[in-house]
Amino acid sequence: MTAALVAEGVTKSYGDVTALDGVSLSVDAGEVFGLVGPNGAGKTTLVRALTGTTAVTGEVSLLGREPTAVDPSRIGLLPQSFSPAGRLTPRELLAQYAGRYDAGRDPAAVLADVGIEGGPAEQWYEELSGGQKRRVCVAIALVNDPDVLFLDEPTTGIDPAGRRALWELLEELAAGGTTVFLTSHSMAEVERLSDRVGFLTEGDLVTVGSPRDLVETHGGASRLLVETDATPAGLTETLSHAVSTRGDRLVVEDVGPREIGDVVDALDAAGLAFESLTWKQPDLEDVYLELTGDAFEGSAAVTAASPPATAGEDQ
Ligand SMILES: Nc1ncnc2c1ncn2[C@@H]1O[C@H](COP(=O)(O)OP(=O)(O)OP(=O)(O)O)[C@@H](O)[C@H]1O
Repeated sequence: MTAALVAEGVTKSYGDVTALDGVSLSVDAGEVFGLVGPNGAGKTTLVRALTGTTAVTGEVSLLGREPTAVDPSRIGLLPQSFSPAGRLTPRELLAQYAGRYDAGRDPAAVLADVGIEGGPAEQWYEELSGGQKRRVCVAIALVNDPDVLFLDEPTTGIDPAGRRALWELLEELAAGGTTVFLTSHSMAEVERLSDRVGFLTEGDLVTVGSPRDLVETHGGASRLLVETDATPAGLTETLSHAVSTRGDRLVVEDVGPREIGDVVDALDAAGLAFESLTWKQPDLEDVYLELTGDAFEGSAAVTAASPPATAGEDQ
């Protein structure tokens, strides 16, 4: 598989702040790579490094060349902060951006792809809603039908239906061979779209893997979340699972689907009144919380009970 993107030992500092600390990664042509990490982790800086829009130390190769030497018509970039001219309509903006390329796409078709049609396509950009503006920005990044598409938090502000429509559009592009480098704070988005996900914390790419492998390795076991105002005193005698608190919820750890009834019985036996129960299989959000060290923030172990009687079942 040919690499579309390669970074080796990429480092970037702003004064005393090390935004990137020797990041190395390779993204295959046609791959969708999701980059996640806390605010200030260095995600935008890495996008800028990979697109040649900020100077870094280390090596960066985009489509086999230095980023600044790549034909711009092959690259699509949606920066995190992007404000096109406010007093142009989406249709005019798209025509303007398409005009920069020999073979730009039909502006109306690209706008339709991101759900901007009819009235909003003819309104000044500055008069659009936040989500509509973001859709137009995505369209601008797509207008040259790029081989490699960088999307820095593309769906921020876009409503749930629009977000799903955009996911489908990105899936179509990926199926057609477009390489996508995506940053997002939505773990659902990253989990759904990405072939591989990289976790960046404090400028350090700590882990890279497929969502499935990451969840298996770092996601922990299935758990039961119990919404309750009551204190969990007394559970120790009745429950053979570890219990912790997370915010205003109790977390009963390592509960397989066939154990849920037993746990509920144990909660009843302990006289614990609860508002709701949610059984949760581990997902990328759990991986995120684990890898960024936030998994147990605000939580405390309540019991360290003996292992569940049916440990290993249904995990
Ligand atoms: N132009 C700049 N001048 C000074 N410091 C900067 C600049 N750009 C970024 N930084 C710093 O570099 C670090 C990484 O910032 P970056 O924007 O890459 O993080 P991020 O992971 O994209 O964050 P977020 O999730 O909030 O968008 C931060 O500490 C930030 O303050």
